[in-house]
Amino acid sequence: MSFTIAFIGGGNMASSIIGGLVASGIDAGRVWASDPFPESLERLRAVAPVNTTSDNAEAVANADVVVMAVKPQIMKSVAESLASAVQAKKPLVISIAAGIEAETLSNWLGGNLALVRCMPNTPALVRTGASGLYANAQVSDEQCAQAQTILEAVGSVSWFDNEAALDAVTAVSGSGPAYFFLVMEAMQAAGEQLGLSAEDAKALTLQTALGAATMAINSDVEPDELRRRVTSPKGTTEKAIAALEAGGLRDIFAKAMIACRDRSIELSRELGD
Ligand SMILES: NC(=O)C1=CN([C@@H]2O[C@H](COP(=O)(O)OP(=O)(O)OC[C@H]3O[C@@H](n4cnc5c(N)ncnc54)[C@H](O)[C@@H]3O)[C@@H](O)[C@H]2O)C=CC1
Ligand SMILES: O=C(O)[C@@H]1CCC=N1
Repeated sequence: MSFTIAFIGGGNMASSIIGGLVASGIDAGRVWASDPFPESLERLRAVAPVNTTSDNAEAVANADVVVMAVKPQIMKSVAESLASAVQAKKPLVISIAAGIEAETLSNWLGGNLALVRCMPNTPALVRTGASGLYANAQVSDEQCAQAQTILEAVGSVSWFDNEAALDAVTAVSGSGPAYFFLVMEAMQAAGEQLGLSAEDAKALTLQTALGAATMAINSDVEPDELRRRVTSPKGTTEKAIAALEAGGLRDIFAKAMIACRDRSIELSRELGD
């Protein structure tokens, strides 16, 4: 990576991306992170020896690419206070905030900026993230390549021409890790109810999740066919799947993900000008 990148906000998502970037071989000296809380910066330095500061403008002054990684609810005040530093430097801005539209953020930062709106996810930390990206009209080919380099170092990258698609990306992959973690929690608890130790139930659940995802990613056939191959007629899996279908699993997922997508849209309305 021949450019310098600054993260404004050094919380969970920033530290996942930073951890993945440094694990991919990117020089930590080219990464800056800014956060007002010393404990956040300490946690980040434990992940990777990046440059840290509590002064957002200092981080911007050092950067070719600025990643806005604060909570959506404080994005406006953070962006407005950074507008003069950003306008002086004109970096590529990448926003990872849920529900903040590219034009809204660009205006808060003083306007006329190259801005990529990105929805990453926390598995970036272990370089198996999934990011959806949208570029505004000011983003050059070289800047697209910079955004691609950063997010590709920590997982897969999908570009969208239509910014509204990022609300759906949020429902699928941005929030998605939480759904799988919940399934893991539920399977571990049920395994314990069946008499396994917590340790065995956890180890078997997590290895099964890893195995199933690895098979689905590497397979030429669709997940429904992989599921059928586990499900012997009149066997054990059939009973489990029937219980999950009778409980409305598909409908529950559809409802959950619609609620997630709608919250992303609602955030844009609530927080936009
Ligand atoms: N956590 C996740 O799985 C994902 C989060 N996101 C987005 O990433 C953004 C950050 O989310 P998280 O990392 O989960 O939140 P977080 O709360 O862990 O991190 C936010 C960080 O911003 C810092 N901060 C607060 N005021 C600040 C200021 N004035 N200047 C600079 N930093 C400041 C906080 O100290 C904190 O460390 C959000 O906009 C969220 O929508 C996007 C995809 C996934
Ligand atoms: O829950 C949230 O709002 C953030 C955005 C996607 C994942 N976490």
